[in-house]
Amino acid sequence: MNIAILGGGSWGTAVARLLHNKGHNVKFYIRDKNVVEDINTRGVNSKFLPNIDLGNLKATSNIHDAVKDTETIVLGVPTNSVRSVLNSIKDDIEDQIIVNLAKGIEVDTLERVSQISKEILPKNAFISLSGPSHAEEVGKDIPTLVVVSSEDIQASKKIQHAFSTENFRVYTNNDLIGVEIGGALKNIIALAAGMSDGLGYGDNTKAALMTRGIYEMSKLGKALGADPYTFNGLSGIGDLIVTCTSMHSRNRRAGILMGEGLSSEEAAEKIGQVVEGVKTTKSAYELSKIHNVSMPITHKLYDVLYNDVNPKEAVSSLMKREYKEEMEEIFLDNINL
Ligand SMILES: NC(=O)c1ccc[n+]([C@@H]2O[C@H](COP(=O)([O-])OP(=O)(O)OC[C@H]3O[C@@H](n4cnc5c(N)ncnc54)[C@H](O)[C@@H]3O)[C@@H](O)[C@H]2O)c1
Ligand SMILES: O=P(O)(O)OC[C@H](O)CO
Repeated sequence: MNIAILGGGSWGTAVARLLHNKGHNVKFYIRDKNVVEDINTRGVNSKFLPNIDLGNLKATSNIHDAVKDTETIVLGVPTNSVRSVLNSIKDDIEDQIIVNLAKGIEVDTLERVSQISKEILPKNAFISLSGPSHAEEVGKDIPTLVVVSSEDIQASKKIQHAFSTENFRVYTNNDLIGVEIGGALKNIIALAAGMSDGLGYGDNTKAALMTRGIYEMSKLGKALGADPYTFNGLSGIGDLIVTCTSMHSRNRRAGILMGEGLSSEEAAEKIGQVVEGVKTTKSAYELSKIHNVSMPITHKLYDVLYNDVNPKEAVSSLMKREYKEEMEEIFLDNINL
């Protein structure tokens, strides 16, 4: 298959390597010319995926050349760059399948990436690829399971077969909203879990954040039209576990730095890569207000990120909330198990 990958950060690079090694004809667009040169002359992306041999994979800084004569276009840029990238290639597009790797909710519009794609490229099939998949491990061919989702089931199956390898197993799931929301919201909880680690709290605290976090994620997902059961899967609890516990996670690491006293700007600067959870916290906060969904962890994290509330105070005020039942009846009544 002729496949364009747009975006040469860590995940775009790991996926480009995977597809290239599988034998696809990969056209790899990277905006930063130094990274293009690094890959083309030294076979490595030292800035975003160091110590991973990319073999004879080649990159280009010309996005139009990359997209030309392809059947599939993979979006490897952060969520809030997707709109500008799609607009820049709109006139080059034919009937390619669009595969999105980004996990977030656009902060200015509160749209999922599938909604952005539908606005700009209404005729192209859209796939979301999500699940527990750190680039650093996929780059070493460590066994990994992910899920693809689309309104176009045939397109999902095509991408499942095209992307699967003996170390990268791709499932399909027809709940596009659930898969997108799961991938986006787990970054919020990972930031909070990292903050808990940075504050010196323990495993109990993190388990609590993850458990109550997946509940919040499922509630907002359901309000947006997702099947709550999707949050039991790879793009829900699976991605939540890996992101809250792995030191590969940029969101968790940024949270640790904030728990240790850095501001979100200082933490993001130190990480040097996209920390999707910062903007997604704002998006989810706004969506929860629109849909009247109680999301205490998200709201407290929003206060830390945007209202200068101290992380320790945020945890303390979560602990002092009114006593409650574990599950809201409205959620249990409607859950589709
Ligand atoms: N890193 C991972 O392990 C991983 C795994 C799964 C999903 N994701 C998701 O993939 C997305 C990308 O993550 P990443 O870790 O690769 O990020 P990154 O920070 O490593 O890289 C982002 C890349 O996008 C480029 N970019 C940004 N805006 C651009 C634009 N307008 N035009 C062209 N290039 C642009 C940057 O220059 C950079 O090369 C995020 O949404 C992330 O949540 C990451
Ligand atoms: O490094 P993070 O926190 O952006 O997480 C990367 C992936 O989403 C993990 O599946």
